[in-house]
Formats: sequence, structure tokens, C-alpha cells
Amino acid sequence: MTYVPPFRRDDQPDFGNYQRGYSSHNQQQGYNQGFQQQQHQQDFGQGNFQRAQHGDRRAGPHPGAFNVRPNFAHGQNFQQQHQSQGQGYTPYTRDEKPEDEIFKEHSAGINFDQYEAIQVSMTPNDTPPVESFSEMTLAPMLMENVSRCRYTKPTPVQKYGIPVVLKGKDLMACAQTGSGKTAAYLIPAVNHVLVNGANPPVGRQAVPSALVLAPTRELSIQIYEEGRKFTFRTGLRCVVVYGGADPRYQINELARGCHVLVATPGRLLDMFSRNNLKFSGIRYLVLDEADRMLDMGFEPQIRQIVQGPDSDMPRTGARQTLMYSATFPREIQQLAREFLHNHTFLQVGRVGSTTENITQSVRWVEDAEKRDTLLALIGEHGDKLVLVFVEKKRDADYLERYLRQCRISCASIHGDRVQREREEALAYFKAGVCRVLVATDVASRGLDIPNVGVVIQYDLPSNIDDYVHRIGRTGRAGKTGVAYSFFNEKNRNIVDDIVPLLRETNQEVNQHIASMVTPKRQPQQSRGRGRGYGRGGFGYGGGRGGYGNNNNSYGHNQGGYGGYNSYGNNSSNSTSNTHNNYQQQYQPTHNHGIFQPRH
Ligand SMILES: Nc1ncnc2c1ncn2[C@@H]1O[C@H](COP(=O)(O)OP(=O)(O)OP(=O)(O)O)[C@@H](O)[C@H]1O
Repeated sequence: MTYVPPFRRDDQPDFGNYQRGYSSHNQQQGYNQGFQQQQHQQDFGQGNFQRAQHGDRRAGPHPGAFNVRPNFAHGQNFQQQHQSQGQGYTPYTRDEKPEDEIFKEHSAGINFDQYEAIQVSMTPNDTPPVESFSEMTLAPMLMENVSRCRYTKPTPVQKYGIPVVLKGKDLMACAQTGSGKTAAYLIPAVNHVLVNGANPPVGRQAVPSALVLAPTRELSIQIYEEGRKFTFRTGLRCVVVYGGADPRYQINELARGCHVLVATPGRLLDMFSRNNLKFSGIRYLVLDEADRMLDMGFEPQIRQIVQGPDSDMPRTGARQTLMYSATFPREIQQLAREFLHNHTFLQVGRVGSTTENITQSVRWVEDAEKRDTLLALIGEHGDKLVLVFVEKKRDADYLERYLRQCRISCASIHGDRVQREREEALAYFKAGVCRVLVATDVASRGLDIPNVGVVIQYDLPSNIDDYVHRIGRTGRAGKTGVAYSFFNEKNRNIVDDIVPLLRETNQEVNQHIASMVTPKRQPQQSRGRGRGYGRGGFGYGGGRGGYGNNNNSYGHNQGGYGGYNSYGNNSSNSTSNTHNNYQQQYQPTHNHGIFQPRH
């Protein structure tokens, strides 16, 4: 059976004689073993890789797409410039989807303006924010694409982050769910390639200029789809490679030219070790959801890609590196120390968005009552898309079956599903063909599914970071959403984190659940904890030393382990961008409870 990923199915069928056969045997094998790199190698080892290498090829990379250095200062656009310079530039004719499909209807939610009230901190605070995209002096073609996205004004992470990145600085950023982080790094990435020129390919080897690493397949596909928006009609190609899908298809895509590459680490290393691409041209590296990548065990692969002995990646300082992470545990601090050079730290608090956009309801529901409660809630929210999180894969299967029996259109997604099924389930849900999607944590991070009105945590996760990410699948881009969580005795371990979170965000707290909170102990200044107490948002610290001081180290604060120094909110409610004295701003006494230490 020939497999084409759902997100490419509408492309023009111009793959020539290139065979994209993808046996279900391969799929099954590739997927059942999860994200492991070894498995990707097995996939390649089936002989398909060899066949692909020698298969028929479509035309090589587009000639006009390389070595171009448009001079936007002169007000000429990219195409005019190259025609006038006689460099043989021809309009890009690759099989781009029609404009209205790439830029599907998007509207910011009614609460979009509330982002203005979110507190922002930046260290060092040496780059003023910009209030509009036009002030960013982006390449004209990119600016047109921003307009096509219908983005009228930047979100805080874009307002503050994009100017820093456009200045060429490295950035470590933490911002709340659904606030436009993807565009915050893709817009400057595409601008960078347009302005500085793309690398010529070396034979069939791609030499991307920008690389985005993401933890999950679905997230990388989503970033790729955003990337296609910003590269639309620019002559640049955005390509995605991720495990579980047909490597031959991805190899072919790379060979056709790749300027912005989105990838999961395991598959990327496979492609690299098989000479399908070089890292030597990378001037712009993004690690999205860095903490999640570490949680998933990708650290060795990331290190191999970025600083491994075989890697030809430009070293720290010779490339621009951006890291986005929801939390800031010790491992991420270490990576930031090694990968970033003289960087800026940007933190966009979650204050407004969680409070105003997501209504959270944590209810006491015994296991035996969960099914009925779920049915009642789905019924209550008649026409909304409902995302249901469960802990175990088999429960996802089981609940899907049950809901179908109850005549509710439903799909499910989890790690034991083959990639085709995972992508189809998401596509059906996004399109509204299925009203309910039952998911494990595969869908908890980063996925931007427009119009998810309700998130139901049928099973609560064991940590608060996952809680925040899961509820963050609703209430995105200024839209409102509701998140229900079923709580019972088994979730006692999360109660100390969840109750303060609900209180901080002015949500109703079930009295019985509140009574289970461990009486508060005094913070002990002497010890940090293994992980930061980021609450899935953007606090960090934990471990040894919070985020350091003005000279960008992560050293000890106050001579102790800094366990309680965090980038928590200070007393001000307004956007704060005048952090001249960083140390002063982040003394523990200024932390008003958003980032309470875990005891
Ligand atoms: N300036 C903007 N104006 C309006 N909508 C925007 C803007 N920037 C981004 N968006 C939209 O906001 C939604 C959420 O963006 P995105 O997925 O990048 O959020 P995120 O911060 O990465 O979230 P998460 O932490 O969950 O990954 C997307 O649908 C995106 O198109």
C-alpha cells in the first residue's frame, strides 16, 4: 500500500516515477518501537533506503533558490532583484498548495488583547520591543506572508523575542501555551535566510540554513506547516523529517532543496549519518520544547547533532541558537550553557492567558463514575471539539470504542498507533470530522488544534507541567476554553501543586480537594530540588542555582543553591520591561506565589 502522509495528500501528484511505497510492515515495525533511533535504522535497513537512493528522481533543487542575497534596503523584492541581476531567477514553481489551503482560516480569539497585560521579563534588557510586524523591517515577501496569516499584531513573545533574534543574538525563551512561540522563531528564521542567502546544495545533499528540532512527530509536522506559511512564494523550501514515515519520501524532499528543516532528533541523525544532509550550513538552530526532548531521552541525539565529533554543525557562537522550554530544570540550564552564546533570557508570564482564557474545573470523580461524567460533559458542550487525555494507551483505545458505541464521533491517538493512524486521527479531529479525540501525552505539548473548546483530563498526569501543557491545548491565541480534570484519591501526589495553581489563576477550588493539601512548610533556603518548579509555565530555578545573574551565568544566587530564586512574577501587574537590576527584581520576597517552590 502506498502511504502518503495526510498533510501531503493534496499536493500536486508530481513525484514522477519516484516510488513512495511504504509497507505497512515497515510502519508497524517502525512505530511499535517508538521514537528510538535504532528503529529508524531498522527501517532503513529493510533495503528501502538503498532502493530509494537509486530510484528515479524528480528534477533537482530549484535553481533560483540558492545563493541569493536580496538587498531589501533598496526596496526591491527578491524576484525583481534576481531578474535584474540576470541570475536566472525564475518564479518558484514547486508544488505549493493553494494559498487558501496553506493559510487556512485563522482568527485570533476575542481575548487576544489580554496578552498585553502579561508580565514580561528580559535579561539583559537591551532590546526594545516592537509593537507591530511592520516595525520589524522584515523581508517584503515574508511580510506578505505574515499578512496572509492574518496576524495583525505580535504576541508578547514575538514583540520582545523577534527583535532580539533579528539582532543576531541567542535566546532562551519561556512563554505560556498558545502564545505564538512558533512564529516567534520561524519569522526571524525565514527572514535570516532571505536576507543572508541560502546555501547551495552539495549534489543530493541538502544544506539547510535553519534547523528546528522538536520532540514529537506531530509537533514537527505542525511546525513544518507553519514554516510553509512563512516560506510561501519566497523561493525557499521548508522540509520536515520525522521518524515513522517513509524515509525515501523524506530523502527525496531533502534532495529537492531544503532551506528550513524541521526534524525530530532520531530521524535527523539517521539522515545525517547517511549523508542526506549536511549541518555545515546551519546558521540558525532552534530547540523547541527543549525540556520535553530531554524528558523523552533525546539528549544524546541532540548532543550528537549539535556538538558530536561527527557533526559538522557550526559551533556555539558561529551560529545563532534559540531554545524554547516550558521549564528550566538543571539539564536545560546545562544545555543552555553549552549551546547558547551570550544570550538573552526572555520570560513571558502566563498571568493573563491562563486566568482569563482557560476556565479550569478540577472535580472529584471516582474511577467508576468517570465514564458517565465524561459523557455528560461531552453532551453539555454540544458542538465543541473535545480533547480527552488518558494515562494509558489501552485506555485510549477502550474509551474511543466506548464513545463510538455511544454514537459520539471519536478518534484516538497514542504511541502504539502507526504514524498514518496518528496523523489521520489528528486530521479528522482538526477538520471536525470527529468531535472527540482521546489522547495520551503524545498530544499534550505544542499541538495547535484550532477551536478545541474543551479539554478533559480523564486521568490526571503525575506532574503539574503536564497538567499545564494539556490544558493549554485550549484557550489558544486569545480564544477561550474550558478544562475539566477528574481528580480522586489516586491523584493525591499532584494536589500540592494543583491547588495553588488554581488559586493563583482565580479558579474555583473544590473544598474536599483543597483540604488534602499538605500544610505549608517554610521554604528552606539551603536546598534546591532536582527539577525547577516551573509549573509547566516558565518558572525555573530548582536544582543548584536559579537562573544566574546579569552576566548570563546560571550560578548560585545569594550564595546558596538558589532553590527559591525564580523568574516568578514580581509584585507588578503590568508588563515590565525595565529590568535594570535583575538581581533586585528576582529576590524571593518579590515572588508573589505564581512560582512557589515545591516542598
Ligand atoms: N501574532 C499573532 N496573531 C494572531 N494569532 C497568532 C499570532 N501568532 C501566533 N498566532 C496563532 O496562535 C496559535 C498558537 O501559536 P503557537 O502554536 O505558536 O503557540 P505556542 O506558544 O507554540 O504554544 P505551545 O506552548 O502550546 O506550543 C497558532 O494558531 C498561531 O497561528
